[in-house]
Amino acid sequence: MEATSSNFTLSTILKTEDPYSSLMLAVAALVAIFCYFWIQGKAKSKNGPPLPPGPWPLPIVGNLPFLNSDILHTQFQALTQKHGPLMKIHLGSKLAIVVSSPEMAREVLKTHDITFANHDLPEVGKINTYGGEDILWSPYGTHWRRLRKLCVMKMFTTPTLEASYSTRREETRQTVVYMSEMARDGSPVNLGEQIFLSIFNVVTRMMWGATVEGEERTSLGNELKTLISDISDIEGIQNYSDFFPMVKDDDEKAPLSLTHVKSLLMDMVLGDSIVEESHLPKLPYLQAVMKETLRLHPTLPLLVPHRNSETSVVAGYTVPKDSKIFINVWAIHRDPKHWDEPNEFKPERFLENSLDFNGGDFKYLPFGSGRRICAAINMAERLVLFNIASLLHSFDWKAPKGQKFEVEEKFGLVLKLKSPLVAIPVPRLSDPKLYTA
Ligand code: HEM
Repeated sequence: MEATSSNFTLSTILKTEDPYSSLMLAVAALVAIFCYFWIQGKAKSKNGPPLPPGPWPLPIVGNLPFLNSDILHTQFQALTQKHGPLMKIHLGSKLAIVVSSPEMAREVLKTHDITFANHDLPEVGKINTYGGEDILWSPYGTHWRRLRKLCVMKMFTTPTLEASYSTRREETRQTVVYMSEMARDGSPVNLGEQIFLSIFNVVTRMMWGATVEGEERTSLGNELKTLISDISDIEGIQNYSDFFPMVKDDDEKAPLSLTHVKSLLMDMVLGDSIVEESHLPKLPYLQAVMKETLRLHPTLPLLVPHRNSETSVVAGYTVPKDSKIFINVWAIHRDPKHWDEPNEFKPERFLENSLDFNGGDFKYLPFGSGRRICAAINMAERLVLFNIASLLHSFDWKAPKGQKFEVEEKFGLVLKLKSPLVAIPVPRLSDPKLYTA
């Protein structure tokens, strides 16, 4: 009986044509919604400053229905224009804070560094990493410190990296050999896939080396020996300055044009050698290209989301304990207050400034900053530059017929190209021996 009577009451109200009842219903609904958010807001900023501003959430689902996971970084950037560089977003019941300026990033990653030093472990992370026991997902504390020390003091130190050069060299040579086989038939190559494979092989080989304690020294020693002998072999080939006087002498008998000299030098300097990692410091423009690429397209556009271990006040706003913190590096890297022509690809800007990958300047954070900064910056830099330098030196690249190169992005924890980079390699060195392992 009761159910019938309440159904009757509800349907009667909903169907009523009485304007006063409709108005009352609308007002009651508004009051209920207001109370819901007032109570929620009170609960979260109890005894403290307010929560950061942000878009108005729906009950239960929050802002989730309005977020597009394919373009989250750009969507956050657009919302920031309205709500400011410290913005709250409701992901269902979870509160997220989006940080979008160098000043706010400094507050979170430097001023309050220990509080914000956890990574926010998603459920899938727990499954993939035996419950979040790995370095990436371990909470800030003793276990994480132990793992981090292993990385920073053992695996990725300059001497270890120098010692394992032959591994990187072998893998890069394998990649060049593979590309030259593809070039023979004019076949296109998925560059992202191949570079990933090469880097993956290097990393796994290095990891294995680093865990075999007893044999580690011997194997690393052997590698170093190979490295030194490789370098001296190459230096023998590369001593191009010896050729300069000869050109001068010949000049008097049969004049050589500047183009002849240049092409001869190209053959001597570039054509008859391969790229070695020791050449990388002499390629400042390539370094600038890497920096500019990571500015416009940072690999982790929102870093790995952080989580604060206690409630704190940032820039006058309360950030409740266990919020998910997105540092929108993608937006920071395109902030017109800090970058001229921020959307233009201009590697030259990095020849003129002294920005590096170490996260000391909060307008440029491709590897993060502070305690959770990437543990392998040195190695990542070497791997990327060595691969790119080798592939550019060994081949010209052309687009498959009817295709264009595009840089449109697809958002994920790791930013990807929407369409893979596929290109046809065309060998550019005259000596076929330079395409062997
Ligand atoms: C261009 C290549 C790379 C970029 C741009 C990059 C960038 C990053 C970023 C942004 C973070 C998170 C920082 C934060 O959340 O605050 C990170 C963490 C990390 N990266 Fe890299 N990374 C690269 C390559 C590598 C490689 C090759 C390795 C190792 C083989 C590596 C190992 C790590 C580790 C272990 C962490 C977690 C550190 C921690 O939680 O304490 N990264 N990286």
